Amino acid sequence: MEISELPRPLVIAVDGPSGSGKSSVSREVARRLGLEYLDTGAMYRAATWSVLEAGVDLADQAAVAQAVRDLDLRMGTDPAAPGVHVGSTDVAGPIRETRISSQVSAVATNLEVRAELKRRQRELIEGARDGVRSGVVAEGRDITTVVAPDADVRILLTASEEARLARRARELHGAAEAHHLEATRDQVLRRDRDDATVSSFHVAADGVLQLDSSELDFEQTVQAVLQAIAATVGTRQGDPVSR
Ligand SMILES: Nc1ncnc2c1ncn2[C@@H]1O[C@H](COP(=O)(O)OP(=O)(O)OP(=O)(O)O)[C@@H](O)[C@H]1O
Ligand SMILES: Nc1ccn([C@H]2C[C@H](O)[C@@H](COP(=O)(O)O)O2)c(=O)n1
Repeated sequence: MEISELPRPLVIAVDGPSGSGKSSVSREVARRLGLEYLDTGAMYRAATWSVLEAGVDLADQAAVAQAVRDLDLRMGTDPAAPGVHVGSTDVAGPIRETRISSQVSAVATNLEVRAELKRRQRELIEGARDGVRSGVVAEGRDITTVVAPDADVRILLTASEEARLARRARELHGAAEAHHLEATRDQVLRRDRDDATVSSFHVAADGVLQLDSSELDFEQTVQAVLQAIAATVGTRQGDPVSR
């Protein structure tokens, strides 16, 4: 089945550990398929930014959860410009700062926060399914397992720790020498350990396709995801997958 022939609506769920490439690859796949794009990690980052701005103690789980329930969060789902706003503030840049990356897991492991953001994520996914683009690529840690287990295609995108550290180091520091890797270790490997206490994103659940991008470059990874989507949907439609 040709990529351009994929039936709609189409919901694609992509999970994976930090630095596996799920955000950048999912966004490019959404762009090429003409689908919406939902970065659920950005929602947790925006929640963390807002709670810190409000001076809420992250250890006060009840206060954090109430602040997130009250959160005025607007997610842009256009893969060409996926904005993130808290109230009238554009937080797309601030939520990527190391201070957020180093504290987001404290918010993301709050189960009441997860319940609230899962509810919003499901609303956004259903809205995209019924929207003009008739579908979405939603990525994060628990999309294939909790948020959208009935997605048309579910993919776990993984990569070796070495590859993930190097990618994040190049992204943040422009190089992947030993001291760059060491500076990145906390926000990649420690964060994964914390995040894995509330989500499973290292081993594919039943029905989830696992793709390892360790030896693939960015374009090869995008192509692998597109082919997996075509193969999955084509199989369901009974059509052979065209190369
Ligand atoms: N297959 C690949 N080969 C080389 N670089 C890649 C590959 N996939 C993604 N990248 C790059 O690695 C960096 C991290 O990618 P990305 O932010 O998409 O990862 P992520 O899994 O979403 O991480 P996090 O969950 O921490 O946000 C980016 O600079 C991206 O361009
Ligand atoms: N569905 C999700 C998405 C993200 N998180 C947590 C895990 C990360 O530490 C943090 C930021 O995500 P990223 O921008 O790195 O993809 O949010 C989660 O628990 N569930």
